[in-house]
Amino acid sequence: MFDHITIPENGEAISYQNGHLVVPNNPIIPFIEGDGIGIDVTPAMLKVVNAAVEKAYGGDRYIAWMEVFAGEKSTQVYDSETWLPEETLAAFKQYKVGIKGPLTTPVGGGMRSLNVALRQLLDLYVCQRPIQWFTGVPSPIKKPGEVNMVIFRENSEDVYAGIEFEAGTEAANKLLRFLQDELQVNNIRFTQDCGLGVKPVSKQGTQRLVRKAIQYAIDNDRSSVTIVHKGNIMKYTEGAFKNWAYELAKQEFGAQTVNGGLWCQLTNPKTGKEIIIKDVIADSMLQQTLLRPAEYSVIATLNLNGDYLSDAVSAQVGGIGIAPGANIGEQIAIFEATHGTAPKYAGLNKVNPSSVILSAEMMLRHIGWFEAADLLLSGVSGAINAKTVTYDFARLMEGSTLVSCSQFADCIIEHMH
Ligand SMILES: NC(=O)C1=CN([C@@H]2O[C@H](COP(=O)(O)OP(=O)(O)OC[C@H]3O[C@@H](n4cnc5c(N)ncnc54)[C@H](OP(=O)(O)O)[C@@H]3O)[C@@H](O)[C@H]2O)C=CC1
Ligand SMILES: O=C(O)CCC(=O)C(=O)O
Ligand SMILES: [Mg+2]
Repeated sequence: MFDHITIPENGEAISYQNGHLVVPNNPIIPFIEGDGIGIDVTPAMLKVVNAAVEKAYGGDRYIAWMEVFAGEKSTQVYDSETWLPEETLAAFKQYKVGIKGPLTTPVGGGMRSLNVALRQLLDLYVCQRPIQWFTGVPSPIKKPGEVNMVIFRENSEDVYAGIEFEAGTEAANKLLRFLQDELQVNNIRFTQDCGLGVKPVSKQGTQRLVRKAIQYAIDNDRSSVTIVHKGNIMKYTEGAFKNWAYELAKQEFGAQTVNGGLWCQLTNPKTGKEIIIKDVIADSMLQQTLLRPAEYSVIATLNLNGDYLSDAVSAQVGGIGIAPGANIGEQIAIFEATHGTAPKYAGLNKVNPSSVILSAEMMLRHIGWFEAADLLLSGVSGAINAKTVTYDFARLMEGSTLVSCSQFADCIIEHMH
């Protein structure tokens, strides 16, 4: 059925029925190894997940991994022009749950991001990035234990949609003329060499993201949802995001305005506790998360803000080497590391594999394999507590033992209890 993807004979497809995933004991899970350090972290992740599943279910359950291709490896397996084969997209559509390593995006020219393309083509509109501190991880802040945020980043709109026109091209000039002649825009400073980007933000796109963020707060007994935006400057995109978010909280979740202001609160139907819905302007939020992290729990924000914020907050809990993520749509989810391909470390068996391993932990919970997910978490905590860590933690952790990427995976497995 596929040209270059081998379907494992010992596995069955996950399906989606009546609004729920139906997961067999031997699910086929597609994975993309990834460029750069993908070659280091992805095998480490596969080994750790297999060990956790084996330990949790003693052979009654296992994952039938199925490699699918994107990025540089795809150009070797298919042909030099094929970066994201149709059959890779078809596999994610068919098998519903997947995981990926990082993929390279050249700066300033060449192809657009394959990572963003996957999210857009499969409409994985939620980018969920939980950021939590593991005891013992070196941090630049005094109380990293106060950092416990889950970022819901809108994943399909904003400047990330890639509607851009290069300076000097016919398209850019045409759009400039339209802006000036038809819309009377007269504050573009250097029209002769001006690139243009369009930032689409819709009510539908905003509200489907915010709905997931509020529902997450309800399901996980979280105290607040903070809408992060730059609406003072970008009124009809980021400002509208804020307004549509509050509107949704009130209309769909029955939130009531508090203190006569914009903020509102709703009663969690599962716990009876109050959940505050508030908003903070994006630049201020970057200092808030450093100075008062305990006041922030669930965060709902636009695509670019979420990209910046997730790396910045990750730095407080040890860096992007340990921060996991997931791209989630109505039926399909692809779990992925927060970091990129870190090319200078590629193939050195050096980097921290925790980001993609903890992304796999999210994936195990997503398919309902909680016992394996818990084992995986205990393994990561145990390895860090034993101070057997990769270079990124070792350089900040006194008395630690430096281990390689693959050795760290083995340490995680040793500490799974
Ligand atoms: N989702 C994805 O696939 C993403 C892809 N990218 C792409 O990756 C490429 C490189 O991007 P770049 O901006 O350099 O960002 P990277 O995330 O690849 O690397 C930046 C730095 O972060 C640290 N780092 C990253 N991963 C790890 C890890 N696993 N363990 C320890 N430290 C880590 C390293 O810091 P130090 O030097 O201090 O050791 C590294 O130099 C670009 O093409 C970019 O577009 C970027 C982000 C996400
Ligand atoms: O796709 C890319 O190259 C970068 C994406 C990114 O930084 C992210 O999703 O966090
Ligand atoms: Mg990023």
